[in-house]
Amino acid sequence: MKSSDFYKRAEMLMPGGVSSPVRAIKPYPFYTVGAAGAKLVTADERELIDCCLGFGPLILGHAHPGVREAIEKQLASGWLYGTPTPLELDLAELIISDHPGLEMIRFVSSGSEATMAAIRLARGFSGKSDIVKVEGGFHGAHDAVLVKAGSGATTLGVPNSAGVLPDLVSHTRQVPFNDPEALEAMLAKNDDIAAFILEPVMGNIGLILPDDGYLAAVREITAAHDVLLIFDEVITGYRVGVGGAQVAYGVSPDLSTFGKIIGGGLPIGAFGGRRDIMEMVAPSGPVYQAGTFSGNPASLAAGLATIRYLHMHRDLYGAMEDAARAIDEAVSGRGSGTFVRLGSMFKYFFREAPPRNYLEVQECDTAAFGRFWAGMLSEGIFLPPSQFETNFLSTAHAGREIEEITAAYRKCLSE
Ligand SMILES: N[C@H](C=O)CCC(=O)O
Repeated sequence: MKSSDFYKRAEMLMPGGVSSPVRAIKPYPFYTVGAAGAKLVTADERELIDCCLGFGPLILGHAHPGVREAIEKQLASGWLYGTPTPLELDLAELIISDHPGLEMIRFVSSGSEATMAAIRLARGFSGKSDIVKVEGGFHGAHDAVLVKAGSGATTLGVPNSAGVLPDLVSHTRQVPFNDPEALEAMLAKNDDIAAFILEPVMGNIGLILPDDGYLAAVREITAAHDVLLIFDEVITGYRVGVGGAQVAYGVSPDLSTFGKIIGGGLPIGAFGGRRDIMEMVAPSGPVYQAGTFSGNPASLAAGLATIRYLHMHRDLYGAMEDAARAIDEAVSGRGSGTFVRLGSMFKYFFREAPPRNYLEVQECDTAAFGRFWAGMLSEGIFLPPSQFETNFLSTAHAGREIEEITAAYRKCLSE
């Protein structure tokens, strides 16, 4: 069976034929039947270099032997207990020790769950109702944050989802990224704001870097107004380095959310932060949060193996950054757009200058992106299928893969 045959079946079974909207590649998505290292194998017997990497979690590449061994070892002892496990202590200690300012953590099953709980916690702790998010920021698919949401929501033209009650989202306010004055003005005129939530590096709307001093300014402004600062590090956690963006930029939030890499490619999420805030979470406190699969042993084992490996091979961050720089240099001067990168994250925008916020990223030529993306796929490179997602490299992307990616970029941008 080929991808087109699978898709015919899928269309009848699932909305848009997919399990998550951003996968709905036109005219039909390719179906993956296997993966190893930097490559995916499709049902159409193609090998593709993967720069999507499950939308970020697979920093060590597909089927990494150390991670696989850890998962297999865990599976042999069972994969769901409904009780605490020693594994969660090991992962909690590791994540806490890597993030100054993080004193307690709670594991959940996805990044969406993590941000949903962090927002509820901020409201419960502060007794205030509203939250502020960044326009185009994506914090998962729950009601409070599906307004001007990036990722698939913007890609598919539904940044404000139907079905989300206007009453509820009237408590979600928005400011542009990289605009500390707008945040200051927002917090100055509203005294009912519990938290400001943002991705310190925007990774769900392409890749938008914080201006110099922006995150420090945000820290200062939120503290001055007694508003909690939540860093959504679901993408950046262990991606921009051990300790994520908060260590890279030297700014400590009150609460952080994690997902993706901390589960080594299996479903996971976590939120954590200051002890006095976290102690408000049930059963220590009155903010309820729960989940059958929270702290799933297989995910914890995969996450631990991944993070321990990254600890032992910190030089790999430099190697991935060098690889992204090589692509950047090769692309330079080709096409009319602009290349943005940070560590192992990179993006080519079909816009002359790097976008600094949601408004600017929407000026990109998405039709040109679509042609470019299809060209890259025919060259054997799988990029996330949206101008509004970030590309990733893994430690498995070696010289040969980088050469192929660069050659494909050069060709497709020239065309
Ligand atoms: N950008 C999203 C998550 O980070 C992409 C994943 C999805 O929507 O399926």
